[in-house]
Parts: sequence; C-alpha cells; structure tokens
Amino acid sequence: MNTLWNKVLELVAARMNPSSFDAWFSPTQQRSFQDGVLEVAVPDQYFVNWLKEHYMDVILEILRSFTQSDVRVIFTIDPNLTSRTSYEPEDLHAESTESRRAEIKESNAIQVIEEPIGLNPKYTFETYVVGGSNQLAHAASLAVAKQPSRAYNPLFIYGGVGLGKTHLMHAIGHAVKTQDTQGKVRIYYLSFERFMNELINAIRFDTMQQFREKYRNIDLLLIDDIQFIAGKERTQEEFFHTFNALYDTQKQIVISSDCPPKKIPTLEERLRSRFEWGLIVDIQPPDFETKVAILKKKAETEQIELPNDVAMFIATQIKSNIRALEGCLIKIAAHSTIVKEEITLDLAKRVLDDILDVKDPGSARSITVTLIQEVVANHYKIKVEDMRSASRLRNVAFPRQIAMFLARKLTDLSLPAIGQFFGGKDHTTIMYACQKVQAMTQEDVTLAKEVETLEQALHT
Ligand SMILES: Nc1ncnc2c1ncn2[C@@H]1O[C@H](COP(=O)(O)OP(=O)(O)OP(=O)(O)O)[C@@H](O)[C@H]1O
Repeated sequence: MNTLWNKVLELVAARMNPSSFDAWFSPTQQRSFQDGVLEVAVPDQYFVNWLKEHYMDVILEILRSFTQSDVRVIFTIDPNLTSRTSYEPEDLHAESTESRRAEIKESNAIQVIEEPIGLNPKYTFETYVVGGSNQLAHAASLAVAKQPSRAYNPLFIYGGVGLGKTHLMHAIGHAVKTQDTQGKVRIYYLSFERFMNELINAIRFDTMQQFREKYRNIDLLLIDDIQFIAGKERTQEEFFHTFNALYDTQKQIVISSDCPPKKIPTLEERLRSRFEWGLIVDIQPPDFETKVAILKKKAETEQIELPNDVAMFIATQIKSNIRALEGCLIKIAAHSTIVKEEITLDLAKRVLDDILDVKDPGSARSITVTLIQEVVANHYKIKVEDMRSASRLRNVAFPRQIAMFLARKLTDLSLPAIGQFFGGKDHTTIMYACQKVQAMTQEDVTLAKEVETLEQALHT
C-alpha cells in the first residue's frame, strides 16, 4: 500500500543496511495519518525506544520533505506484529525482568508522542550555504549567535517555504550552545504551534504559573512560524507578555515567519511594533549557483556521489524550494541504491520524470497551497490576500472555497493545516468548503469545467 509511512520506509531503506532495516522497520505499519498526526504500530516498547533514539530525526526530516509541515509521530504498540529482531534488550536484563516486562506491558496502553523538539544536529552554520539570497539573514544570525541580546533583539527572519529559516534558527542555537562552556544558557526552540498548544494545555490543566515561569526563564527563545499567530487573540496576549518579560531582562528572541510583521494579518499593533524593534531580515529564493552549491553540500554530508551535470540538472528543475531540491537529491540517491546504478544524468532524468507526475508536496513540481491561492486568485481577479481574509462577499468567498477544495484535493495537508493558510480558519470551515464545491461541481457543468481548468493550470 502506498501509505505515507511506506514512502518514508522507502527512503529510510536507502540510508541503512538491509539487515538493520529488516530488523527494525519491516515489522512496522502505518495505522493512520490524520490532521498532521501519523500513527505507526510497532511490535513492542523496545522498538519505540530504539526508533526514537536512532531514527527519529531522519523520520521527521523525511516526513517534512513529503508534507512540508511538522508531522507528529505517534507509536502504538501492537504485539501481534512480528518482531524480526534477535535482540536481547539490555534494559530487560538490567533490572528485574519481571518488573520491566510489567512496565512494558503497561506502556502498551500508552502512546509515545515524539515531536521535533530541540535542535536538529544537521542545521548548523557549517552546513548552511551562503549566497546573495540569504547573505544578510546569515550575517545577522551569526551576529546574534556571537552576542546574544546585544546585536539585534529580536531578530526577525522571514521568507518563503523551505528557504532555510528553520536551519538558520537552529544554527544560532547550536552556536550559542557551543560557546556556552559552563552549560548555563537555556535555549528553547519551538514552533509557534507548539507554543500555542502548551498555552492551551496550561489553561486546560490550570498550570499557567508553571507555563509562565518556564518561558520567563529562557535565555534564547527561537520561535518558528510565528505567522500562525494570526487571529489567535489569547495566544497573542500571552506571547506579548512572554516577549516583554524576556526582552526586559535582556534575553535574546529570534522569530521566523513566512512574511514580514506588517503582513501578518490581525497581528496586534503592540506586538507588531515589538517585532520591529530589532532587525528584520528576509531570505529570498536562491539563485542557480546557490542551488547547485546547496546540492553539493547536501550530497557531501549524505555521502552521495553527485556528478556536476546532475546537480545542475536538479537545480534547473526546482524553482526555489530548497526542501524540494534536497528531496529530489534524496530520491535520486535512493533510486540509485535500489536499482544498483550509479547516479548519472540519465538516471536523474528518469527519476525526476517519475516524481514530477506524483502529487507530492515535497517533490519537484509541487503544488502548494500558496500556489493554489495565487492561481485561483488570478483566475477570479481577486487579491491573494483575500484568500486569508474573513470577507463574506461572494466574489471573494467563493473563489476562496474553491482554493480550499483544491488544496484538500491536490496536497497531502490536513484540514487544520490548510486552515492555517487561509488566515487560521477552523478545520470545519475547510471541510464545509470542500463538501460545498464538490456538490456544486456535480450539478453545475460549467463550474466543474472551471475547476478542472484550474487543476490543469496547477499541474503544468
Ligand atoms: N542555505 C542553505 N544551505 C544549506 N541547506 C539549506 C539552506 N537553506 C535551506 N536549506 C535546507 O533546506 C531544507 C528546508 O529548510 P528550512 O526547513 O530551514 O526552511 P524554512 O524556511 O524553515 O521552511 P518552512 O517555511 O517550511 O518552515 C532544510 O533541510 C535545510 O537544511
């Protein structure tokens, strides 16, 4: 079955030796993938621990390359899955086997939730390729890493999808950590979505005091994808206080977003002005040479033999998204391992030809929600910003619903994730739009043709 997890397994298989893969990954199965949560069943707790410890980073990285968003992985234990490992779990023998087994049995009922917390070891300044498109953002990040809270505070980095914002933030975190010989600096990297979830839980479980204390005690706060703050009043309020507390005590704040503060819809004025207190830098799409350099660096880190002509070919195929660029390289390398052929221009063309036909958000000619919004807005002669607005005027609302319908149909994103692209709309709004457009296209031939034309435009 072509499940998301099976696609992940294909790429994982290319990166490890077959017997380990057989032992640790073959007995796993996707149970569900819904609303950004991927549920994977494994035979026992030992698998959970091993996968978490050794492969979580890789799994999350591959998932991101497919979905272009953070996916949460939940492991559930299904003892009916046959383990092919011959392991002797050391920790089963270390303590009383009985008690440990009882613990494991009990944990069968528990779901272990793993999220991209902390810093990705691969995202450092050393692995970051600098070109004209990201020079300023890179220099500013270096300055902040050298002198936290004295260079620019806050540092606000913005740019399109997959252009390296997260990479730079992690690089700052790593550099600060390396300089911190006494291990005193408290660094916290998180997505804005996670901040919001923590806040919701704090409200729900009446632990606001602990929530506030935790955030007031951070020395370097790296907060990713702040654009999702749009329309979240209570979270804006709390983030405002967190920001002030950190700023007043001279703690460094680094923020990333897909647009500058003034373009974040419904952002409170007091927060907007604070985001503008420090330095705002953007990352532009990379030029051809930078794309080739990034591919070469990535190939070097992953120990992939990448001929020059292939690097140049990939760079011409991908417009700007660096994640998609890397995705192509990984797919070509995986293919070359599977078919036991060297990477050549011919092989690369065959692989890319295949994946260009796939409706896969991480792949080359990927259809993103932003692209859908642009194409639909252009067709109906409305502004792209209208896609994120709350306007109920029919000439705006209906094209917006068509864009929501196409986003659901042509991307792998969950309903809540799509909602975020439309100004933070609720998942029920997206579902309603999909059902409505679906029903209307069945009754109205002209509309059905119109939607089909839009779809074709997106595929070319
Ligand atoms: N200049 C660069 N040099 C090397 N690798 C890069 C560079 N820019 C981006 N990348 C790589 O591209 C991938 C996507 O980058 P990243 O996740 O940082 O993008 P992003 O801008 O945060 O995307 P999003 O908007 O989806 O959050 C990562 O694997 C990252 O390492």
